[in-house]
Amino acid sequence: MAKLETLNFDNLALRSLPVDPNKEIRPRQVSGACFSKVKPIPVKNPVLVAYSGSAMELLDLSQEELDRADMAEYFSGNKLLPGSDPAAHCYCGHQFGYFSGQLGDGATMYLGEVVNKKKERWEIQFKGAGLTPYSRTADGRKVLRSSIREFLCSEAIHHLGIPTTRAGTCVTSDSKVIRDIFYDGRPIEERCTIILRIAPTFIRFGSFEIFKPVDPETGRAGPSVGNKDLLVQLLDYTAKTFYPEIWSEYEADKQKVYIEMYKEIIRRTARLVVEWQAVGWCHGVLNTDNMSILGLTIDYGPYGFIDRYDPDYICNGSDDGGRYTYRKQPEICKWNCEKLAEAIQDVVPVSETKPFLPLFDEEYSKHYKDKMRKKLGLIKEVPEDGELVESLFKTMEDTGSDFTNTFRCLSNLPLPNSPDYDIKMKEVLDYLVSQSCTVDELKKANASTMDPRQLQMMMMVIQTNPALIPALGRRFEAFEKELKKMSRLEELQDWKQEFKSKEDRDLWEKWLEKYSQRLLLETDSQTNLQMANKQREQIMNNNNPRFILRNYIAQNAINAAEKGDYSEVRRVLKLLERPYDGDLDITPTTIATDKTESTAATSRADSCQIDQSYDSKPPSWSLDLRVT
Ligand SMILES: Nc1ncnc2c1ncn2[C@@H]1O[C@H](COP(=O)(O)OP(=O)(O)OP(=O)(O)O)[C@@H](O)[C@H]1O
Repeated sequence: MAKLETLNFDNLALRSLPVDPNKEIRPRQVSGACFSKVKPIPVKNPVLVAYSGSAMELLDLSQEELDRADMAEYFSGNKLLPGSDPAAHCYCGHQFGYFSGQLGDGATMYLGEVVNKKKERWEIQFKGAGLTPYSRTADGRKVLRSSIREFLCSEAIHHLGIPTTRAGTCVTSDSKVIRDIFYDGRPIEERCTIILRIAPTFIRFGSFEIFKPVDPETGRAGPSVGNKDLLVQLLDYTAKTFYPEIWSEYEADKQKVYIEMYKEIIRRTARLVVEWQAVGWCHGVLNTDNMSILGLTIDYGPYGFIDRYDPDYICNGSDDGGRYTYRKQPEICKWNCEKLAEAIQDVVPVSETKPFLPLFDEEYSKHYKDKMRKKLGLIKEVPEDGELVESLFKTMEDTGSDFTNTFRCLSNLPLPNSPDYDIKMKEVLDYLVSQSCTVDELKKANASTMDPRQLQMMMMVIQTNPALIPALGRRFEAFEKELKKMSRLEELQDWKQEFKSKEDRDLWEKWLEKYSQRLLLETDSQTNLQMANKQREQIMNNNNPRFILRNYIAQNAINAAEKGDYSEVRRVLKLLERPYDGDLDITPTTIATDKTESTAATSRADSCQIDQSYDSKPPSWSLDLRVT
């Protein structure tokens, strides 16, 4: 096992790719280089909020090492890990559909690559350690709440079995920054916090966009446009290091290497989105600078797990146009793959890469069907399964059901003809109806979020001068959404809860009947029902998490941490490490109660058992989360 002083660093990326000769930290364009050397800026009184043992194990660090008193010194950047060589990476990006030019690691920095005893290479990175040449007008710092959100969710996504960058440590400090003001105008001071991220590499689609020619819409170009040699260098490094099988098979024909690598990136990206869709997770900022070249989930900002199922769910408060809704994630990721092809066109013409874009849909569809069958416990393949899945989502949407609990509860249903089938069917139906959204909750969810003056102004524009609509762009889309919500709210005014519950029951009954018919196809006269039920339950429970990082759970942990109590962060992390364990209790006593935030936060703070209060419906459908 390694010690903090003897981590086995081997900084291949810095040796292989050009480093900016200019040592200045001031914001500037960096041309002809992939990295700029930087230094973490020390913070006052660093303290460890939490670490992820399983992530730190990747670096060969033992428990004993992780309990050292000076951990926070090393993982705040106050003390430099021997062998590390901090540098910020230069990249560009399409943000919300438009090319932004140079972005780069403005708040993150590469520390180096640790090769562990299994010979795995792990890049480690700080997020929030201070200024770099890419910080533009910002300060390179991150605060406690956004760091806890990233720390917890990186690990949550990993333990769900979804490819992701990892989070090793979260260290906060007495150094302060201001991100917001109180209503009376006083500044809100927040603690500078640093997380350690771990991944094979943090190279993104945006890393290749430094070669992008002038964008006709924004007039911006990548800082290394036209530098074909550097593009080849970056492509070769990426292929050789991260796609070694492709590299060794086609090395003699470089064009072939690049095309095969591009195809594999498309396939990995498509599979990644399926995994997100399958657990109801929204990324929130699917810009090209947040798309990993390895198909990993990267950058946990305003992400969200869906509670009440809504395909148009937007988790990012600044996404007025709804570009990154749950429903749109696949098409946006495909669009991002297209942008990657455009970025490398100086070396691989678009005419040679674009024909492979349909691979995205093929891979997506194949993997999605496979995943959904597992989630529903369907072992045989039947063409109508697609329709069964669609009708489930429609029922979830119409009843306003909780994404996670709906899927998890279905494993309680045994195969038809099992002795307890009728009893279980009734339990599942009752559960599904009781966890569907209430009329009051729907009203709350459809309440206006738009400033009334802006709403009035939009109304006027549309009535008096419709020709202006195209110029309003994203603002008009937001306005249209608001109108939809307003008309839904009107519909809901006279809706009685008894009526909704009855309608929900009808809808669920209909779907469950369809599901039962389909389950019949899983059995024949030879089937050992007991064994088949066991297998079905196992497959379903391994694919439908019981415990996910709902916004309010993260928020509880943040609230406690902001008061100096880190125990809830640590407890939630433990729960997230085993998201598929335990039984979802669907008996009426546990489902009727809608637990409040405080009961959820204070109960059994040191236990690693899944807290029943976290099984129930979340107390709030939408929390207003500020993320910086
Ligand atoms: N506090 C900050 N100081 C300086 N630059 C920042 C800060 N926050 C974000 N940026 C920069 O703004 C751009 C977009 O931010 P985004 O939130 O996508 O990245 P990030 O979360 O900081 O990093 P990553 O994508 O690596 O997780 C990036 O270039 C990022 O480095």
